[in-house]
Order: sequence, then C-alpha cells, then structure tokens
Amino acid sequence: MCVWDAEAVRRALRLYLVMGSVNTTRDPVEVLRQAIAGGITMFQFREKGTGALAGEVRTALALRLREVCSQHGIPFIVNDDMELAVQVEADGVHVGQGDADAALVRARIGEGRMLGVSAHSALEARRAVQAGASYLGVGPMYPTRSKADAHAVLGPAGVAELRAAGIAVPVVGIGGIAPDTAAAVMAAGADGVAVISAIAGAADVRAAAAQLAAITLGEQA
Ligand SMILES: C=C1C=NC(C(F)(F)F)=NC1=N
Ligand SMILES: [Mg+2]
Repeated sequence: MCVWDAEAVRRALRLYLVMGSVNTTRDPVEVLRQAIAGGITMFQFREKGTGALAGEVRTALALRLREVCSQHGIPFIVNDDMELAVQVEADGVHVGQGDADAALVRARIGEGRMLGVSAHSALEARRAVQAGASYLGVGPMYPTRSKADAHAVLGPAGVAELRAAGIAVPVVGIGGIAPDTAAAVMAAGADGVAVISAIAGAADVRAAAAQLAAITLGEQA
C-alpha cells in the first residue's frame, strides 16, 4: 500500500465526488462510472441521512463502488466508518469533528491510508494535522441541502483564513459548490473541490463532472 504523500493527496483532491444512495435517484454505481468518465479524481462513499442503507446492503454497495474505483485507479474513501473502510480495503477514511477521534482512526487505519478530517477553524485544522490528517475538508463553502447538520456557511474566505494562519496541508472545500463557484474556492487556496449534488444530482452526470474538472484542473495550469 503506497503512502499518500502531500502531493499525491493534492492531486486526488482536485475534483472529489462525495455520494451515497440517498444523493441520487439512479443507480449509484452507474452515476460513479459516469462521474469517473467525466474526470473526478477521488470518490467518497457517504451513506448518511434519511433512507440511508445499513448492514449487509450498505456493505454490498460499498464493495461495488470500491470495485469501480479500483478499475479506474480512483482513490476510494469511506465516510465515518473506519471498520467498513478496513473491510473493503478503502484508500482512506473521512471523519467529522463529531465522529471518532482522528488520532484513534489514524492508529486503526495505519499510515498507508488517507485520513480526511472536517475542519471549520484554524484551531480545528491544527488539531487535525497533529492527529495525523492527510487532508482537511473545509466547509460549508455555500448553503447546502446535502448535510442536515451543516455548520454556518464559511464561504471561500474560510479556506483563505486557514492559509493565512499557515495551514499548508492539502485542503478541499465542500458545501454547495457548483460550476459558477468552484473557481472562487480554488482561488481562495483550496487544492480541490468536493461536491455531492452538483454531480450526483445533474441530468448529465458525465458533463457536470467534465465541466467542474475543467475548472479545477484548469486552475492547475
Ligand atoms: C463532512 C465532510 C466534510 N468534508 C468532506 C470532504 F470534502 F470530502 F473532505 N467530506 C465530508 N463528509
Ligand atoms: Mg461525519
């Protein structure tokens, strides 16, 4: 298992699809295939909210999505559940401030996997880095319908403030990001954007992913 150095993590964060079965009316596996064809660089399985799958059915979906990511060399991250991440041989885990202690998760998953931690302030960011975070998820950038308990909207300024505070680790913005706002998040100092509805809810998933990829990867140029 390769160790995910900062540069590899930054490349993976460029266009990060976060999705679970509740985020689309279609087959999540088909949506993921289309999103990969459009150019996403990382995928997070986030099975949360009203109607979320559980138990064997959830694990079965995780394995199907994991397989699609493996086929295309796309890193596969599991939200919250470190045991599921280990069980399906995920490339990493993402935990929020209210979830398991980041240091405990790092100890459980080892150094060969990515550990993403949600952060809403420089203090939370510093603590997450000390706990061994590979990247920080910062948001919400804009109002979001995908997370019932979202924090107050930070805006791209939230990313700029972390950079101004000297937080240099890989950072991805999340929360209500769409094609017309992705560039602002990158300009504020993020290494990439994480999206749910902008891709999973799009009529043409592949085109939506391609449009966002052009913006975030274009920033690279
Ligand atoms: C609550 C979350 C915050 N950020 C992220 C990500 F953008 F992927 F880092 N994922 C989450 N599930
Ligand atoms: Mg969480």
